[in-house]
Amino acid sequence: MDDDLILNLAVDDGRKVNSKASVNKGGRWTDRLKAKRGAKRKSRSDEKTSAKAVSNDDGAARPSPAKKPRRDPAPPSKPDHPKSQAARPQPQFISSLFTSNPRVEAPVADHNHKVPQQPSNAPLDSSTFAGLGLSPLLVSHLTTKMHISAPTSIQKAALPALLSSSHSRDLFIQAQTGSGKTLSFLLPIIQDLLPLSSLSWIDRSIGTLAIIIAPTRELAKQISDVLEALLQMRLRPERDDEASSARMTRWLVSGVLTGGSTRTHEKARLRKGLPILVATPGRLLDHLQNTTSFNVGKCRWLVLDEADRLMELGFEETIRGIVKGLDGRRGLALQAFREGKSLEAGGWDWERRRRTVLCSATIREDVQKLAGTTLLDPLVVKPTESDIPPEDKAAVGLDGVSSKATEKFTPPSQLSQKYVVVPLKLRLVALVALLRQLLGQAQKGRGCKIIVFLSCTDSVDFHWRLLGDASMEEGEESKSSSDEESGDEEGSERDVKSEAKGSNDGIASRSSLLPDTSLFRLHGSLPLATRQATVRQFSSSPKPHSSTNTSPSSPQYSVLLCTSVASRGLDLPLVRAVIQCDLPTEGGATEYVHRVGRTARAGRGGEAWAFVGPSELEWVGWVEARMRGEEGAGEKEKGKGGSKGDKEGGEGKGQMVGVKVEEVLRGGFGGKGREYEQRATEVQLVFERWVLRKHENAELARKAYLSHMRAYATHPSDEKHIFHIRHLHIGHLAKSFALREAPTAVSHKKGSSKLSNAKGKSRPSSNARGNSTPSAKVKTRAREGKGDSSGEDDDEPEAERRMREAVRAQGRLSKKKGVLMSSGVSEFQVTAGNDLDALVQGYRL
Ligand SMILES: Nc1ncnc2c1ncn2[C@@H]1O[C@H](COP(=O)(O)OP(=O)(O)OP(=O)(O)O)[C@@H](O)[C@H]1O
Repeated sequence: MDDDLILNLAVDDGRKVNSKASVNKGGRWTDRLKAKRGAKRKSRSDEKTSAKAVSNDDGAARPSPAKKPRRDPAPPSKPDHPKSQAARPQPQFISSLFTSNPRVEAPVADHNHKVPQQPSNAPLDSSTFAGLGLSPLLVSHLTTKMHISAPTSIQKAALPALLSSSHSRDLFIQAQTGSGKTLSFLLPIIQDLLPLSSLSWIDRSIGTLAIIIAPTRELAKQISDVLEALLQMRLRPERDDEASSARMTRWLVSGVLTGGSTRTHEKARLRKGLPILVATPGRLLDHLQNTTSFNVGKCRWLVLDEADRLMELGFEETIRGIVKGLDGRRGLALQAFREGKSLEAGGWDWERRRRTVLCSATIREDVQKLAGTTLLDPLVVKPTESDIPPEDKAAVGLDGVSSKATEKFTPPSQLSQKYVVVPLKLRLVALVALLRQLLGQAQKGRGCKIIVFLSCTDSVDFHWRLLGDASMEEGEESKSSSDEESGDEEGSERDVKSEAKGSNDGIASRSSLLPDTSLFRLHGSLPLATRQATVRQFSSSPKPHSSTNTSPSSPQYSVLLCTSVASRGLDLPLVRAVIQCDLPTEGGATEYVHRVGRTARAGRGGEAWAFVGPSELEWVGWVEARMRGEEGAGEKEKGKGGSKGDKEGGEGKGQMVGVKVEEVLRGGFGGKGREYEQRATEVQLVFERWVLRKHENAELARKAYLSHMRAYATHPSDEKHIFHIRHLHIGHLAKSFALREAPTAVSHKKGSSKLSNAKGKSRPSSNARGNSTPSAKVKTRAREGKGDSSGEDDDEPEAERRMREAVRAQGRLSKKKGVLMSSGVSEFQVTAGNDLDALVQGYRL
């Protein structure tokens, strides 16, 4: 553990502390915590008193976690904080983090497990780009400018097929995440177009010769960046005679069409000519249908990148429309040529057909369907692990593969996959602990990036605000972007007091719990400019410290909190770990593998962590089996958290290793024995106080909690045996959103978020993309501070009332039938969750 980063949690400096020290505001929070413990040791009677009264603002020693729920008589509210008066909550129950958690079979640490040394997506020593037929110009530019010297396995398999001029079959490229698929199609396109530079009449007005379709704007931008990097190279022949000295890519202008700028602006660029175009499907179809100056009749290449994602996002029809539009325009151009109306000086090979390349990480049924409608007699190219002759390199007809295609989709073999069974109450502190542990292990000066996946946009917003704003400095909040946005005058004062936590531009914030770290967030509800700035800043940061650069304003580490919007295709450099705090609600094992694929790219190492709820343990065996491509995966895995049998010989085949939650907490909070419990409790209390401090904070927490429930309810039916809302202990879940209220109290709260609209017809608000649909956006009441308490009951949405009734009814049911759920033990456990599920989803009972 890096003590500097981990705040010396485990170090006992033996300093004498007294009760005065316990209220000392200076120093590190862990020191103060130790001081408190010292004070406790000194006076047993004081300790007992303080243990009974868990005061939030007296700075007194925090007792060890109690066995019973405690009543907090004095929730924090600073007299100088007018807003806190409005948000002053009723007396709250504070339940201990470490009691009443369900007993689950803890994962057995497998210390013999070793992650394979040989990465599956690394550049191959045994092969060269030149040997695959890449032009010496491109080889030399790749090596000298992009520092890419050897092909990856998929490049080795795809390049010969795509570079060959003897045949022009369409291609289906299937490969692991981070294996270099982008260069697999960009290099052949450039190599194909370069010789056109010798045509005397060539310039960008030739129109669009290659189109690459990407499912999202971020991906389109990313592909365009790689393309730009290739085209900016000095692509000149070695001979330095006059005829060949022109820069060969001068006319090869690339552009992006994603709807980011106005149609008029895009039309103007298309009129000038964009020989290589990267686009999102909707905007491309729009221009094909409406922009007459879009000269695409000579298009030679069409690439569909991330085809599985294109299908998931419902672009099938759009792509059909694009193919039809391209065919139509080609027909018109050919007709014009035959009628002598074409202005080209000649030399164009009209006989040559357009080649289509489809890239996907999986060969799922819907992807095969897309392949069936867009590809003609395709080759399926997959990477090969061993060096076998090119003719045998898994290049087979699509039919040969499709009939046996399973959902097998493996993460890179060098990826270390871990899971932790986290009791719901501990989720928040376990996340903080794991982040601290991973950041603490990062090598100094080398930076470290971590991606955390959460279930929905509201949860991302909540965690981002909470971590950026809550501070271990008692009574203080770090200056966060929320301060800046709300014009909170106290923000600047706090910024001076506290060493730093502040945020800069609304894109990144800082947390006192995660020193030297920038916190980012990404989800589909953020404005495009914010999303782009976030991806840019997260990619470019952290800037490793040099001896001259030790400014606290340039953090070394970065954490990105996001929804599934960041799971596909994004190539964010040097991501050390991916944490799935919430498992994917859509896309199953495939989505899991895409998410973990944000790390361990191009042969680098990486860690993937999954938080598994006590009632979700079966998921481990389920996802492992699917990663192995086993038919009927799941059934035989019931009740397993990854069997021993799986682990033996399962290296690199989607095997996950269990880690105990206690290890995570100890690793993050340090201390001897079970000291981590006290520290975790302290952190949890700080979060809970933050929620109580302002109405906006409480509102964020409730919204996140409710949206999380809705997102959870969207798990598909074939996963319901693992992820069912009835398995959730909703009181414990509330705790993981730093809420002290029981769920029914949440729905009672004035100004609280609602589970569904008044008619009870809203659909789940968050899908796996993490985008809240407008119809299901959590509705809030904005009556706080106006003294309007009238009509609370009249106003109460029916669905909410029904939910309370359902909870009560199921409570009665539970008593009657004596049914006990696997995940819960106390008063808010819902035993037969169909009704609640229906409510959460907005259906009538
Ligand atoms: N031959 C190579 N040698 C070293 N690095 C490479 C090579 N080819 C690609 N890379 C790098 O590997 C990373 C991943 O490449 P790319 O984004 O194309 O992967 P991908 O297969 O499309 O992954 P995903 O399916 O997750 O989108 C990029 O940073 C890229 O620069």
